[in-house]
Amino acid sequence: MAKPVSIEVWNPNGKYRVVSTKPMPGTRWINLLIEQDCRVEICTQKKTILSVEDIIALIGDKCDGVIGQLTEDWGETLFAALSRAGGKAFSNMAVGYNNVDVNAANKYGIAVGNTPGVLTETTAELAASLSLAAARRIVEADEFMRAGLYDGWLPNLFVGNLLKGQTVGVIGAGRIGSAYARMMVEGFKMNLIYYDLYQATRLEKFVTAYGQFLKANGEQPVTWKRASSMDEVLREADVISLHPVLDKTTYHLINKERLATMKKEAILVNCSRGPVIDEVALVEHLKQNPMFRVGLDVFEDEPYMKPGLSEMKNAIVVPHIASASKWTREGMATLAALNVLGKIKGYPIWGNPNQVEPFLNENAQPPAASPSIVNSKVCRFQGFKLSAASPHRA
Ligand SMILES: NC(=O)c1ccc[n+]([C@@H]2O[C@H](COP(=O)([O-])OP(=O)(O)OC[C@H]3O[C@@H](n4cnc5c(N)ncnc54)[C@H](O)[C@@H]3O)[C@@H](O)[C@H]2O)c1
Ligand SMILES: O=C(O)[C@H](O)CO
Repeated sequence: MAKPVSIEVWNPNGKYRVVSTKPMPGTRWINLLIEQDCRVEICTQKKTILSVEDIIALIGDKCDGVIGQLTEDWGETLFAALSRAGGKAFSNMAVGYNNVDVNAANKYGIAVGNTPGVLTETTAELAASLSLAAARRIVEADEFMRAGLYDGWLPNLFVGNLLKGQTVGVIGAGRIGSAYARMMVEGFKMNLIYYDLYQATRLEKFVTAYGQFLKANGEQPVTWKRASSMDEVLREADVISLHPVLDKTTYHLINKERLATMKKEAILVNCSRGPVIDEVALVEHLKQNPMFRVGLDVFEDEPYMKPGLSEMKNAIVVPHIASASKWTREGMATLAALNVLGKIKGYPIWGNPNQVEPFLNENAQPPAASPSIVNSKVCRFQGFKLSAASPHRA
């Protein structure tokens, strides 16, 4: 069994043992745990992706809760090990939890936490950045400049797409998809078409009100449309950004056939999860359609890219950094730690995981609650909800 070698220990005499599989930004999350009598162990091993065996060794014989990462495979084996060690809670330091087998956690009565809300705007901003970078060919132009190829202004040099007046398509208009849509509509005066299983009422109201404002000021109003199918979005939009959860319904949502229905000069952005796109089909499409551009934060087999992708000039690729702002990453660490702490202490679950701000206020004690537990209906919790549960519409 692989044994992690390097551990940092905080508050060695703490009553509850909480393990974090990675060092996480900031110290507030550590302090909050220590103040509540936790011994905090942080794995500092120089290995980016820990194996199941590594994590079993970290859990050891006695462990009350674990904070883990989206790169880890939290299934039957790990939840059984955590349960044997007396564990009650696991939290991903991520909003997405497709790496977690929630049914296995339910079987062992282990609460599963995630970190919604705190990364909404940060992730949407990266999606907007990729959209802009692809539209205006910023990465290609930067490489050209650094290669010393610029020898003067030319009418045809790196001509790209104007976003104003074009249509932005959003697939998955939840928290992040809606935040991205607002940025593109308000920032670039784009019209919106979106597809989601649910109606994004607040988003629709926002676009309507902004359109009225523009019209009142003598400008062309922006418009919105809720598409009845994803294919409608793919056919009509000039820039399409993917923001659904990854599950069976969204695996390879973008495949060869669907790519073929998109405009030849469309821009596709993915800041959700890599497997939402069939990456092999995408590489082929990029080769056949040089004016089609993509901005990718996530990949089908991270950390790898499918063959050919890195050579494509019409692809911008960044290493899963969409949530990487200091405030957000520190907030994610705090929410993950409080999810685990809340379950250990028997606190209730916060009623509305879309409103996690009270947990993020550095100048006040956080509420005595777990901010976001995804299997709360199944796991038994003591106490009652602090605020009325509300649907997770953005
Ligand atoms: N790249 C990154 O670093 C990064 C950062 C944050 C989140 N994410 C990913 O983004 C996802 C979305 O996060 P969120 O906070 O907006 O979640 P959310 O739950 O608010 O939004 C997801 C939306 O997807 C919709 N959806 C589900 N299945 C669908 C389908 N088949 N077709 C269309 N829409 C569908 C849901 O109805 C929901 O509105 C996360 O699950 C995560 O995987 C990635
Ligand atoms: O799901 C998430 O939270 C991201 O992928 C990492 O921030």
